[in-house]
Amino acid sequence: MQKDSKIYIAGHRGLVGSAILKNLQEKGYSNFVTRTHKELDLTDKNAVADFFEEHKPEYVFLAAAKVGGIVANNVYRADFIYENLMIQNNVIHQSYLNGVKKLLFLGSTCIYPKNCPQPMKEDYLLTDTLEYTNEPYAIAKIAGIKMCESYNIQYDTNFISVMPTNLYGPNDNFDLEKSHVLPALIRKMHLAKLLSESKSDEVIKDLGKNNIDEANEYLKGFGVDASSVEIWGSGKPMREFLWSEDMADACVYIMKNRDFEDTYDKNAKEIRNTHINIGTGKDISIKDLAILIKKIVGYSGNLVFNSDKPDGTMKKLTDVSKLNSLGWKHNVELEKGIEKMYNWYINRSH
Ligand SMILES: NC(=O)C1=CN([C@@H]2O[C@H](COP(=O)(O)OP(=O)(O)OC[C@H]3O[C@@H](n4cnc5c(N)ncnc54)[C@H](OP(=O)(O)O)[C@@H]3O)[C@@H](O)[C@H]2O)C=CC1
Ligand SMILES: C[C@H]1O[C@H](OP(=O)(O)OP(=O)(O)OC[C@H]2O[C@@H](n3cnc4c(=O)[nH]c(N)nc43)[C@H](O)[C@@H]2O)[C@@H](O)[C@@H](O)C1=O
Repeated sequence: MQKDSKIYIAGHRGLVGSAILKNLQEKGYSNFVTRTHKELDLTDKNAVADFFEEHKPEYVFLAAAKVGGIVANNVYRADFIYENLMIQNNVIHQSYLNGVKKLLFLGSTCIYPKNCPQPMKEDYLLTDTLEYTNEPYAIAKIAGIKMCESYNIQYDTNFISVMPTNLYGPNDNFDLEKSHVLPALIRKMHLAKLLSESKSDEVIKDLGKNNIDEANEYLKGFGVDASSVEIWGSGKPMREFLWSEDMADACVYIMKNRDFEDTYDKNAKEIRNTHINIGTGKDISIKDLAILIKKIVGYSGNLVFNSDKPDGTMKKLTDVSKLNSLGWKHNVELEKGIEKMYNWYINRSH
């Protein structure tokens, strides 16, 4: 990838896409093609075909997807499978038709079985049943891996799939219903702290409500008040978290330095499981995560566990030995990352 190569970042305003764009800009790349969802709906086959025909990108980062936390995945099951399959089918197929030199597809570690041996190696894909809450999303992601692999084998393309663990960072989704755990807990504890300090104006502004009664009513629905914050599930599930800017760095590293042929054993009879896990190789329980966020936010109330909400997979720790052997390792540790994220959240423009 040259400094003036034409690079398309699909999903450039999202958590990962925005971090990839920033990482590339910092490294001196300047020839980008970007489109918001409103400007180009990637589920629209004809619009995507026209876009590739007109712009002919050389490199593609596929970071656009329908994304959400455990409840969003479980509730909007049809949207998660349909939109993700459509987006990736269109972008991967048009990348092939238009001679894209290299494409990076972003999947997720939820592709692995619910009760997968730990840590999860790339070879454990399709060895058992998936976790129910995100099965439709995971099946779309598995299709994306197989699509990249199959195009490479049949058409000699250079499409690489990376499977990140749970990510967090600037431009994350903080919606209390649809977000992932880390941004949700930061926001819930921040708002509870503001309530306990009687900073009603700041609570109203954060939530975009008309008055404090409306804000309190809304927060009640999420188990948040001045003295307590609800944590979904039992607090026992283990999760691994990677700072989004580390994730972006891994994506750029692989795009620059690695090819499809680096992702599998040349002596193997069958080419499969060519995707690469991206993570830290370290995990933490949701309860301990909540305690850590509580300390960083400076919230002093109670944590209340709601077992009516799903736990999801109990453990999904990535084996990152393939990634490490390809020459990349994470940089930002969890506590530092949460501090950076909280700082970003309180200083963001509304
Ligand atoms: N966040 C996480 O914890 C994890 C994420 N991943 C994967 O990483 C990738 C990036 O996720 P993340 O950055 O968190 O997601 P975000 O929700 O932050 O961003 C998604 C991006 O996709 C774009 N997009 C969504 N639907 C369409 C569409 N139909 N047409 C065009 N653009 C669309 C959005 O555009 P716009 O901004 O214009 O609305 C947005 O920029 C995804 O593949 C996801 O599955 C994997 C594991 C964990
Ligand atoms: C990245 C990954 O993200 C999703 O899977 P997940 O890891 O289960 O995602 P999550 O971050 O939403 O939850 C992690 C854990 O945390 C608990 N939890 C506590 N309190 C809150 C809370 O307030 N919000 C949320 N969202 N979770 C909470 C929650 O009950 C669960 O036990 C996939 O669907 C799929 O999208 C995917 O690939």
